[in-house]
Amino acid sequence: MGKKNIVFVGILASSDSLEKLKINYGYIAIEQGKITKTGSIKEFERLAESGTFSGYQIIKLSANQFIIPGFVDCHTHAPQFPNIGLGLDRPLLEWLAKYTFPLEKRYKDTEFAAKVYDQVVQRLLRNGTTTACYFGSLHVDGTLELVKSAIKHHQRALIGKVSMNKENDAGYYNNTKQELADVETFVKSVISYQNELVEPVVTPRFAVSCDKELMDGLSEIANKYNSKIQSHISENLSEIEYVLQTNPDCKSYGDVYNKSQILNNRCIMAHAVHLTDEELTLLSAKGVSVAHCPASNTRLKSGLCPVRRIIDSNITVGLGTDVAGGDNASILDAIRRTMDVSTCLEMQGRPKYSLNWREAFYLATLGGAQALNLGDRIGNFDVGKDFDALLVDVYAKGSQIDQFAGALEKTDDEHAVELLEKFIFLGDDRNIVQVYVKGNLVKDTL
Ligand SMILES: O=c1[nH]c(=O)c2nc[nH]c2[nH]1
Ligand SMILES: [Zn+2]
Repeated sequence: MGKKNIVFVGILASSDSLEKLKINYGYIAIEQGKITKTGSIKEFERLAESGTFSGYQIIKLSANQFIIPGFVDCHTHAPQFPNIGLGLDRPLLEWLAKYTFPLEKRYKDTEFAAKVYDQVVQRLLRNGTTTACYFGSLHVDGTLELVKSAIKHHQRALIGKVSMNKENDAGYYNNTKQELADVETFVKSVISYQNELVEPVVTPRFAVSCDKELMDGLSEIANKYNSKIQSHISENLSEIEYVLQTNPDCKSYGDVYNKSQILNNRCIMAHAVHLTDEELTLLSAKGVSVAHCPASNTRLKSGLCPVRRIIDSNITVGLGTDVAGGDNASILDAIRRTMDVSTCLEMQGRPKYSLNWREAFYLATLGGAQALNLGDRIGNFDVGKDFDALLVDVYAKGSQIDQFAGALEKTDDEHAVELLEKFIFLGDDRNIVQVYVKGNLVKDTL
């Protein structure tokens, strides 16, 4: 593991925007983890001849390999990973009470936490998730184990200690005063690590679990430390009904958060499945981002999130796996489910709601980076950004993707687009043969 100066030569693919996917044959040079130059193959040859890259490791990609930006998971629950694929037979509030809170309670045990989190971080890196925005559990020390794992394995991570102060059957909540003190301790501890890849996120679980006093206090802490803030909004109809019943002075779910000053351009809200036009206008005006989590929305039967409508409301959107409501920890899966859910909406009569693979790829990379306010640092291959990237081999050993001899002849450009397209629809972690975070090689099966 180390930050060598590297040049990759071959196919590079990244997004400039929702509409603009860039795929070209060329080179990308990385110094001290940052992208310093990119250009055509001809330019590479000229610079190489003049000695510009002496001392660099030069990696020439094969015809079936390419480089893409690392995936960004804008929303996942690290402590819920032992439940992945289990207990998806109940709607949200029952699922939380029956399966989720009892499991999360166990993270008081820091030894258990350390073991699970080390596996979670490594699993996500293997899947190509170079940046993850995590919910931890209620526990300061348990969640600090997640921070330590991210630092140890060089993952870029936004990590929140979950806040809850409303009573529940599992006894999984805190009193307000203690909770606010714990959150401040957590935020300060993460900052004290002075790690360039990891930052704390203030994390009120959702308005079902937090009262106004707690959310007001959390908003103050987020402002004091200029930290991000994450929560859930409008995922499930019973949840919305409960939130409106318990906050009779508020006209909408969004209004509950707005009254506690939680909505701002450092705020990431998961789900947003059932927002009204008025709430979409509010989130857009406040600069709130949305983490779209299609897997859990389907598994918990919460609803089909109209992601096109959210994007068209000028809200920045990234993708989330939302384990363990979501049953898959790969952003490739989130890309596919984004296409499927949006296509179902279109087939149900919402014109133009379907997102194609290029758009979903943007949400998984640059869109996610922008949703986490990291768009100036990661998400594509602009010079000056950190090199968070995946080296993909479409026909890697053991891959699901078969190569068919004698298939139609393609131009180089057609071949490059089709490689990415095949990977998006059929690929998995076996195709991701190298993973880099800020120039650090964190997975290598090349
Ligand atoms: O999908 C979800 N997973 C959770 O853990 C959660 N908590 C509140 N709301 C939630 N939704
Ligand atoms: Zn969630």
